[in-house]
Amino acid sequence: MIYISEDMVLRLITWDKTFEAVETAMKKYSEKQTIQNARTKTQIIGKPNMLVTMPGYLNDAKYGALGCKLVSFFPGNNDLPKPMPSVLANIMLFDENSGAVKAVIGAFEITKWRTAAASAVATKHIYENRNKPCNILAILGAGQQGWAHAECFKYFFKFKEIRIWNRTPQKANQLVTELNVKHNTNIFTHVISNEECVRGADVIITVTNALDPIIMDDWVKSGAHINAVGLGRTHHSELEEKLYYHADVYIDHWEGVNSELSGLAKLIEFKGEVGKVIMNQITTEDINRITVFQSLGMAIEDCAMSRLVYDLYIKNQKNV
Ligand SMILES: NC(=O)C1=CN([C@@H]2O[C@H](COP(=O)(O)OP(=O)(O)OC[C@H]3O[C@@H](n4cnc5c(N)ncnc54)[C@H](O)[C@@H]3O)[C@@H](O)[C@H]2O)C=CC1
Ligand SMILES: O=C(O)C1=NCCCC1
Repeated sequence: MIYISEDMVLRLITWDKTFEAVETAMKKYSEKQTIQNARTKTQIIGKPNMLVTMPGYLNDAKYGALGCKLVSFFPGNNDLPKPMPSVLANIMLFDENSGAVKAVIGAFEITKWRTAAASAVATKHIYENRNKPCNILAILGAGQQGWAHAECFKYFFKFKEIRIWNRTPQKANQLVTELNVKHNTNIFTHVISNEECVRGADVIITVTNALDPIIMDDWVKSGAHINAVGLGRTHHSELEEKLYYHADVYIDHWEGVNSELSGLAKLIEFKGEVGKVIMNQITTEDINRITVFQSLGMAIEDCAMSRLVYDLYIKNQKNV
């Protein structure tokens, strides 16, 4: 059994490899080549903090894996005197033939990268491939996922302006400065209000722990695409409910919908899973219709990433 540290993971993965792994997982899901149980949540009494288990199996020559991610989701960490990330994780990768543990892999970075890549895959297939404009990107939330989505969307798309908003303005300002310096650009801008961030944006990403809506229906321009990623009171807390009534809402997996989006499922009919969009089986015809990718996060994305990381690690060791 080997341990692959967070530092090592960061040395091995790239945005292109992550995108391919996640896109494959989404497609394989719709081809029924995956097994994925709803995740379990063990919540600490009297607190929002919980331990989450995410087991999955993906059948694929390149990215196939049997694994289980253990995640602690401690939204209270944001409000500690010294704030900490709210999502921490490790993955156990198993041998498909013997059931033995092949590797334990640090998955803090994997969770950031694969979640941002899932939003990018959804945006490409639901939105960009229909020749829709990519001028202004709005990111609400400047935590770990805010950073990952900013980097990932800068890498895969050609936005002219990437606006970042955060509940605590200093955090957004710091991220914007850091990204502009790193990329020697001024496309990243810090906006003080969530309304200002969203109005006029072509693509919108929500990555906060907000318990109540941070996006109101009438702020969103017609035809815009939203990746709703954060988990607050529920997985659909970040958007005003009204918005869902006249949008086409795509999901990643039905097991997650049944257990974590049952409230929303009573109000709307989901359009279908992103894997089916990748395979051209479903689409949004009306160019003016708002589209939403309601991202829950899938265990099979973590399986694909753990196989990617494991194979790259072994290849690297052989070359040393
Ligand atoms: N769909 C998916 O696949 C995944 C979703 N997530 C979710 O994405 C969200 C962000 O995760 P991280 O960036 O890792 O967390 P983080 O702790 O690094 O950042 C959270 C951000 O939310 C903001 N925030 C907290 N409470 C808020 C409130 N009441 N109103 C507005 N903003 C608030 C904080 O200022 C912070 O910038 C979490 O809810 C997490 O559960 C995380 C991983 C995967
Ligand atoms: O998909 C994941 O990984 C997570 N999703 C929401 C909560 C934290 C981890």
